[in-house]
Amino acid sequence: MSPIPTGGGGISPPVIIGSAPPPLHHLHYFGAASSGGGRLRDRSPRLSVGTIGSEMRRHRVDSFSGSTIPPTSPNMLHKGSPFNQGAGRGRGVMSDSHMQKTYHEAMRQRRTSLPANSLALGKLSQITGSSLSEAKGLIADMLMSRELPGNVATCLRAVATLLEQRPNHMNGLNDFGLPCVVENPYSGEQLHVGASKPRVSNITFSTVTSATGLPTIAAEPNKARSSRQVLSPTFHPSSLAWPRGAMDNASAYGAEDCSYWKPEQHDSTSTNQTSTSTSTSTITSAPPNHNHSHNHHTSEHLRKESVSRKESGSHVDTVVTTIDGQRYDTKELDGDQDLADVEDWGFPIFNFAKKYPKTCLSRLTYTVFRQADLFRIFKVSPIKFFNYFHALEKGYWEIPYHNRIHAADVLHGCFYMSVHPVKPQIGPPPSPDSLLPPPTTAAIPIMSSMSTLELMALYTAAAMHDYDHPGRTNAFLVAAEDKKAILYNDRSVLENHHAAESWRLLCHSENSFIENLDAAETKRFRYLVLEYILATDLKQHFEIIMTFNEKTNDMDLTNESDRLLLAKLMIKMADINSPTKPYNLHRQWTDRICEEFYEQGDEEMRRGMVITPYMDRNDAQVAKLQDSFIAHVVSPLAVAMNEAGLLPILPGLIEPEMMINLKHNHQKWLNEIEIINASTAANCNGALSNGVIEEESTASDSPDPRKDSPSLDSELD
Ligand SMILES: Nc1nc2c(ncn2[C@@H]2O[C@@H]3COP(=O)(O)O[C@H]3[C@H]2O)c(=O)[nH]1
Repeated sequence: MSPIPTGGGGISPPVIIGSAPPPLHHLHYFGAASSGGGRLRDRSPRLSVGTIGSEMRRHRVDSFSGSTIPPTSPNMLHKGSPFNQGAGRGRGVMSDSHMQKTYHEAMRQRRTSLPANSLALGKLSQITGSSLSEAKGLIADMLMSRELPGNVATCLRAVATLLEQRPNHMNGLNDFGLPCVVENPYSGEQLHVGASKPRVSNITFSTVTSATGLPTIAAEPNKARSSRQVLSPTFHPSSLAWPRGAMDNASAYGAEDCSYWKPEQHDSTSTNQTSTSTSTSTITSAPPNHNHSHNHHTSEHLRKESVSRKESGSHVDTVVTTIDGQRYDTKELDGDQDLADVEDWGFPIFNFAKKYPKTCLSRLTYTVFRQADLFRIFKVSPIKFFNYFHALEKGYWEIPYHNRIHAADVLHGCFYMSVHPVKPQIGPPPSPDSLLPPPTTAAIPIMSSMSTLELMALYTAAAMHDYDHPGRTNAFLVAAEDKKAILYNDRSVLENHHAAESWRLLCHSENSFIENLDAAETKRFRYLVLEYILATDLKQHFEIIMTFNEKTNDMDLTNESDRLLLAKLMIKMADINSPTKPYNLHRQWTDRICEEFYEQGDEEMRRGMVITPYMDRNDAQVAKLQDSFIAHVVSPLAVAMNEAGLLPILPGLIEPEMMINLKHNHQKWLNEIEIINASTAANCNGALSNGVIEEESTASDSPDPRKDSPSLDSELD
C-alpha cells in the first residue's frame, strides 16, 4: 500500500478566499501507514497547520481556477479584487484594463490538473452565493464592453456558464459529495473541508472512545520510531535487536502541549521534585544471544552514572530506587533466571510471585518492555517507569484472585501471544483461480504487525487492567449500590474504575514514563489503553467475538481498527487464560477465583443479599462452574483465535499448547462431574433402599450455566 503523500489532504481550516486565514489550530496531518511485507511503518511526517498556515498567508487561491496567486499587497485586496470575497470588505469596481490584466494573470497560472493539495481546492467550496452573483455581475459588465477581444469574450461567456452551475455544497456537500464540515479532533471546532476529497489515511480511524466520548486522533503517530522490524520466523525474544536507526529524536512532551488530562497539580514539593529529576541512562534490549542467559553487557551499557534528585527516585549505575524507596537492580533483572523463561506459556508465575511478592508485576513489566525495546524506542525514564509500575502493583489488593499476580499473568499472556510467530488465517482467502502463488504463510509474531505504540499500550493496559479490584463482581457492586456503581452508572463499573484510577496514577509527574511521547502519541496511547481495559468487561465478550468472526475474511492488519480488534482479543484471552494453562497452574487459579467468589458470597450473606450461585462456600460446585466457564466463555474465544491462526504453535507441536491444555483441563472437569454424579446417584439409590431421600441430591442438578454461574451471571447477560 503506497504511503499517502503529506501536505495535501487532511482537514483544512476554514478559509474565506482573500481574507487572512483564521487563527491556526494545532492540527496534524494524519500520517498513513504503509505496509511492506507485513511490516508496519508509520511515516509521512506530521505537518502542523502552522506550516500550512504560512503557506496560506503567502499564497491565496484563485477562486475560479484553483491556482495559487502570488502574495498580493493589501491595497490590491482593498481595491476590490474579484478574488477578495471577504464580506463587504474593500470591494470596489475594477477598471477594464486592470480586470483584463488580472484575468490574464489568473488564466496564465491556471492549473491543468486538480491540485494535489486540497488546500488549493479547499477554497472552491468556500464560494458563497453572493460571491457567485458578484462574479457573474463582473463578467456581465466585462461582456458589455465593445472593445473586448473575441476570444476573451468567448472565455468570459464560458466562465459565466460555469458559474451558472451551483456547487452542491449548498446542500452541505462539497464537489466530491463529502461533508463540508468536520470536527477538529483537537479543538472540537467545526472545520470546512476543501472541495477535494479529504485524504483518508488508509488507516481507518476511530472517532470516539467508548470511555471518553472525545474524538480520538486518527492514525498512528508517524514518528519513525514507531516503526517495527519484521522479526525473523526463528525469532526468539532474547535475540531481539531493534534497528538502531529506527528511532528519531523524540520531541519533548512540552508543558504547552498538555492536553485535557494534564497531570494533576500536586503539592509544590512533588511538582518541584520531579521537575529536577534527570536520568541519563536508557535501558536497551538484550543484544542477540540464543542461550537465554541475559547478556550482562546490557548492564555494562547502563553503567553511566545517572543521578537524579532523591525526591523522585534515583538511578545510580544499574540500580533504580523509586520515589517510595523500592530498589531495582536492572543488571540483576537482566540476569534473573526465572525471567529467562518469560516466553514459556507454562511460566511458573506463582513461584515468581513467591520470590517477589511485592514487585512481581513491575519486574515482569520491565522484562517485557526491555524485550520489546520500548525503553529505547520511547525514551522511557527508568526511574519514572519503576515509580509507576511499582505504585500500580501496590494498588492491587491482597485478595485471592484479582491481585498483582493476575495482572502479571495477563501481561505475560499478552506478551506470549504477541512475540511468538503465528500464521494468521485472516484476510481474503486466495481466489482458487488466482495465478498468483498463495500468500506467504511464513509465521511472524503478531507484534511485528503492531506499531510499537500499540504494543506499549497493550502491555501497559494488561498491567493496569484490574488495578484496585475489590474482589467483587460488577453485579455485586451494582446491587450493593457501591459508590463506583453510582459514579459509572452501573456500566462496566470495575473496568471504568481500573482504567480511570490507573490512568490517574500515571498522571502524577513522577510516574509519567510516557512523558516523551508527543501530543499525538499520548492521545493515541490513552485511547488504546482505555479501549483495551474496557474490552475486558465480559459483558462485551460475545459481541467482540462475533465482530471478529464476521471480519475474519477481511481482517487487514495494516488497518488500525482491525489491529485494535486483534489486540482486544489478545488481552481478553490473556484475562481468562487459566483453563488454557498447564493443569497445575489452572488448578491454582481455579482455587483462587473460587475463594474470591466465596468471600463475595460470605459478604452477600452478611448483607442479607441473595448469595450468587456458585459463591456459597457451603455448596461448592467447582467442576460445574469450570465446565460452564470453559464451555461458554473461554472456548468460544480460544476457538475463534485458534481457527484464525492467532495462537502460537511452538516447535514440535501440531496445535497450540493453549488448545491442548484447554481440552485436557475441560475433560478433567467433565470427568469430575461424572464422578460426582455417579456418587450422588449411588447415594440416592442407597437412600432410596433405606427409604431416605438425600436432600443434596437435588442440588446436584446442574443449573443452567448461562443463568447461574457467577462468572457468567453478572457479566454476560
Ligand atoms: N468460573 C471461572 N471464572 C473465571 C475464571 N477465570 C476468570 N474468571 C472470570 O472471568 C472474568 C474476567 O473478567 P474479570 O477479571 O473481571 O473477572 C473474571 C472472573 O469472574 C475461572 O477459572 N473460572
